[in-house]
Amino acid sequence: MTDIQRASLPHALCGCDILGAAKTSSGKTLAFIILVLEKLYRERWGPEDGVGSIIISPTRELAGQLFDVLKSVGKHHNFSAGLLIGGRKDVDMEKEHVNELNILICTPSRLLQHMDETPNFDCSQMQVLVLDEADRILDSGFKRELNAIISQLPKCRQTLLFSATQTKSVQDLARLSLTDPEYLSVHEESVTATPTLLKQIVMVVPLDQKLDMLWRFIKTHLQSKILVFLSSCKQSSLQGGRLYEYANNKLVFKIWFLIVRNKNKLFRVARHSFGEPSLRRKEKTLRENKNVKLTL
Ligand SMILES: Nc1ncnc2c1ncn2[C@@H]1O[C@H](COP(=O)(O)OP(=O)(O)OP(=O)(O)O)[C@@H](O)[C@H]1O
Repeated sequence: MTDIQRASLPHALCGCDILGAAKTSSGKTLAFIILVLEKLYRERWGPEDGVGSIIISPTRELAGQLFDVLKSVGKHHNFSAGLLIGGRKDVDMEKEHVNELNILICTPSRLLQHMDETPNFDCSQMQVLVLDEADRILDSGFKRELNAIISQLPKCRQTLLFSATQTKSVQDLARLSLTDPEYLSVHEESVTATPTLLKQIVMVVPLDQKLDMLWRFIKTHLQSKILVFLSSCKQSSLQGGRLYEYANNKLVFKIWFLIVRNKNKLFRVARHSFGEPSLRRKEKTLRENKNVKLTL
């Protein structure tokens, strides 16, 4: 077990509310997925019991990854689970079946859409609420959705919050009606929230030389896959296009751009095609790049 799993599972299995903080890639996902499965299993949750747990994730892509873990870890259980995220056209079919699902993994907006629109959508028996990347969900961007969601959930429930940074904001905790929560911060002494094996280098470069420097860096790391983070879509199109010209003119190698927008949306943009790609394409891009060596 990882540190966060060892620290959180005993408390969580006893029914405590948890505020868990641990570095990225420290095994938080498995910590709450195991708890959800175990809790519902102990309660002998069955198909007729409806929604037993809701796991909220700030983005569609992260929700999709959680769903994959749930499918893999929970394959020997009989629970039904659904991925409720925006960007899909089958919302009417979702509405027909959502009440039959035991575990929902969702983004805040899609969950709220079901709460508002799906006839007889019933979470009144829900046992466990999980907020993954809780710091982002508690952020003001999701305030309206989260308040509306919480107001429709049963007060008597177990609530688990997991993120890379700990929240102790009284306001946040009051909004979620946590009961005497356990604060678990397994990497409190760490200087950064990223894994120690991740090598991080900063280069301070005059503005007018930044693109040349990036280009030289790319050329000297041809064996690596490289993610380039830029501040906005506009910047991504501009600088990405310029780099693409460099690559094309010199015919050095094939280049694609992975552009992160709003810090949480990852998608690939081909030259001359800077429109928003479909969710399926974004998911495919993420899957394709899951296990490659990346240079950031
Ligand atoms: N107990 C374990 N033993 C071995 N590997 C594990 C264990 N728990 C999780 N892992 C693996 O560690 C990797 C990172 O786990 P996970 O994605 O759950 O981390 P995380 O803390 O949720 O990351 P993030 O902050 O990015 O959401 C995954 O590949 C997962 O399969």
